[in-house]
Amino acid sequence: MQLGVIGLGRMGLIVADRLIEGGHDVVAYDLDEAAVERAGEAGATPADSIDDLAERLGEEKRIWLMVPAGEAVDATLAELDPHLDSEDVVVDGGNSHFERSVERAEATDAAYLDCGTSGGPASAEAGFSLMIGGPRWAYNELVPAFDAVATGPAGHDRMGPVGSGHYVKMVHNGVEYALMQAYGEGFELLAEGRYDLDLESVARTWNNGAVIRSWLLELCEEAFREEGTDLGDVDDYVAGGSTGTWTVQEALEQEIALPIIYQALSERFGSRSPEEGRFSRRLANRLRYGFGRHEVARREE
Ligand SMILES: NC(=O)C1=CN([C@@H]2O[C@H](COP(=O)(O)OP(=O)(O)OC[C@H]3O[C@@H](n4cnc5c(N)ncnc54)[C@H](O)[C@@H]3O)[C@@H](O)[C@H]2O)C=CC1
Ligand SMILES: O=C(CO)[C@H](O)[C@H](O)COP(=O)(O)O
Repeated sequence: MQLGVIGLGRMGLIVADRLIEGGHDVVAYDLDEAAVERAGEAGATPADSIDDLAERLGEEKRIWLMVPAGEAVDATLAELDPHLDSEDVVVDGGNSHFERSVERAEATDAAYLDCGTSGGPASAEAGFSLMIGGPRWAYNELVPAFDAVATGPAGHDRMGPVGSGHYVKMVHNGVEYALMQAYGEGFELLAEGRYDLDLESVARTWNNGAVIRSWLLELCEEAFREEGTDLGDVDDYVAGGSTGTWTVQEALEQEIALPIIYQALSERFGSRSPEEGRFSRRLANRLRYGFGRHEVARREE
């Protein structure tokens, strides 16, 4: 299948790579020329504008957006719009708010698939988990592409109508915040508590058969191995927060109690106050690099 990929950063380049490895033809575009060049080296056909990308795709366009959520998605869709009709399919693989995805689907002539993507850049080799919303025919049409970008056929599914893919991903991120907070608190007690422990060894032991083993716990093990058992100069500043905020806002609207996710979100905001030194926040800061390659805030010497 021929696909256009727009946005070739940490995630989009992996999408393009995996599509190419899966035998698909990729036409690639990014505002950043160096990113387009990297995609070209990986076997994609470089495009120098969105018009160029659309012309190279011909009839029945399949286009995967992997740009930052918000204005970049709207700007890209505005430029794509004159080229799109009801035979075309647009996938938004970023962390867009689900309500914005519903509005965008209504505003375009193309079939719109909102695709929550989990796994982060660290899952380049294994593939992603994809949570997809939108018209069934468009999902079915793109199954070979989803097979290639996900871990395989079991790594993606249609969640329901448009909006549901990003809704499920939003809740996923709320759970991610809570799990990071729980691991952070446990390791903080171990770090500050009564025994002198090697936390990499604790994480490795837990990862081998313990009830609480998980990929995030493997990333804790990696963080202690690479930074040291005291996390070295990793600061207690945790960035991000938008997807967790949306999860809590939705819970308030639906009158569903999510105390643990709310606490994890407020811990994250609390990390930005002048008070310093929480081990749990330092581990959360380092874990966001582990899965998302988000920059690690480090303490000044
Ligand atoms: N990094 C992660 O762990 C994950 C990120 N996501 C989501 O995937 C999306 C992309 O994230 P990343 O790849 O991490 O971001 P990134 O910042 O690494 O890459 C974004 C790319 O989009 C390009 N871009 C920005 N505006 C553009 C425009 N108008 N037209 C064409 N290209 C444009 C940038 O030049 C950049 O190369 C975001 O919505 C993010 O929230 C989803 C799951 C995991
Ligand atoms: O979606 C992701 C992981 O699943 C991204 O890494 C996202 O950036 C995480 O959310 P936040 O930036 O709020 O920490």
